[in-house]
Amino acid sequence: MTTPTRDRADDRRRRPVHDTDATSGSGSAPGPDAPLLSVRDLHVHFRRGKEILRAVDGVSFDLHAGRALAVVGESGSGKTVTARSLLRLLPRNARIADGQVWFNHAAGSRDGDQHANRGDRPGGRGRRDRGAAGPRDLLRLGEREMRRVRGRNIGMVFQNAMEAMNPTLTLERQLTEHLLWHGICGKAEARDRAVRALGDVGIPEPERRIRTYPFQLSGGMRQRAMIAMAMLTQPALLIADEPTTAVDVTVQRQILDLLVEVKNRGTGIVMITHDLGVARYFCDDVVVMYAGRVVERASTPDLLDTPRHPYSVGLLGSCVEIGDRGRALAPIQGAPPDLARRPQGCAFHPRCGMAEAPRCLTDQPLLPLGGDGSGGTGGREAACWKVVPDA
Ligand SMILES: Nc1ncnc2c1ncn2[C@@H]1O[C@H](COP(=O)(O)OP(=O)(O)OP(=O)(O)O)[C@@H](O)[C@H]1O
Repeated sequence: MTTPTRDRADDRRRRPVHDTDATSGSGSAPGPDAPLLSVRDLHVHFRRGKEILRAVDGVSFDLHAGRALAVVGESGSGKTVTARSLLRLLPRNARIADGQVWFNHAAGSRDGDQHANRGDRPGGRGRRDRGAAGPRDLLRLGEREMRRVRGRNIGMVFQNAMEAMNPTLTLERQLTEHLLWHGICGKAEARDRAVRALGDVGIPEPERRIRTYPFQLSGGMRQRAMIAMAMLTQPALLIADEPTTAVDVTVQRQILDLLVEVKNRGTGIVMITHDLGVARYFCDDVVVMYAGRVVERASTPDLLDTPRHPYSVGLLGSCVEIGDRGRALAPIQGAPPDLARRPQGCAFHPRCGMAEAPRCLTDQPLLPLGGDGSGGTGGREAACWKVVPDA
């Protein structure tokens, strides 16, 4: 168990917010053996009138190739804003104020330069894919380069396929254009690849279905089509934001099984979920977010069976998992803080039965900057002065 420490992030947090777009991060680049994804001290702000809403406030985690990381937490804890920051797909009123997002494409790449540009796409004709060159900080790429990474090296799957797909275009148009834009293959091959991709995700009669529009498919089928589109370029990293929330349990299981296959082929997956059952079934590691911060990182069994942060304990106590029949639910009392007026000390202290004055009320416990809770820093970590002891 790592004890909470004050570290360099603490000093950073006291610095004024920058007006530039995330250009202040000063951490050195990780080496070539770095994890597939290393998020370091990420800060994302929204402006609300004269106030700054700190939606993501110093988030750090690692993800290795072929592993899945669950990001869990109550509504409004910053899960989606964190995920979208990795792709720099944020609302206009959001600002990435600080941090680094190191993406080590080579750590998870199976496409690498095998999909090197064929000269038939509008984005970056004829150049080699520089994604395999080693860790790059996605927050510092030019927009043009970022567009190449997005959708090609990093796939996205959202809760609602309609959000990701164009309702006015057939699957054929969308899938083939995706391949062509990213220079994966030429026109002649694109249709075959697209049909194969639909078949791979279990869409029956893919030759026929490829001519349909997204609204002509069932919800489950649309989710599969979205996964097929996300996986067309064999991305090294997949970001999945509640991919099974809008479908029934049978389809949920099928989609999770599909994602297990994706993971087993070496893709790293960041999975945003409310559903601890999904995390248990699918994810290797978990980070728990509260009020824009990671409060606990651990392997999935450690986190779900013996949570250490009082907030994680409360979160688990208020959720139902399969096999929980008869267990009384114990919702966490109170509500998360207004992110523009975070309480001093531990943000969870007003709701925490273990909080003790003066420390929990005055000092913010922080996690070390790096780590995936399961290996990166050698163990599980909880940002709490009063971690729950072993049972
Ligand atoms: N467009 C926006 N404008 C202002 N504030 C926003 C906007 N989008 C998100 N926020 C703020 O950012 C915080 C984090 O939101 P986020 O969507 O990441 O939460 P979440 O943990 O994903 O919640 P949920 O599980 O409900 O999706 C929220 O508390 C919200 O107040």
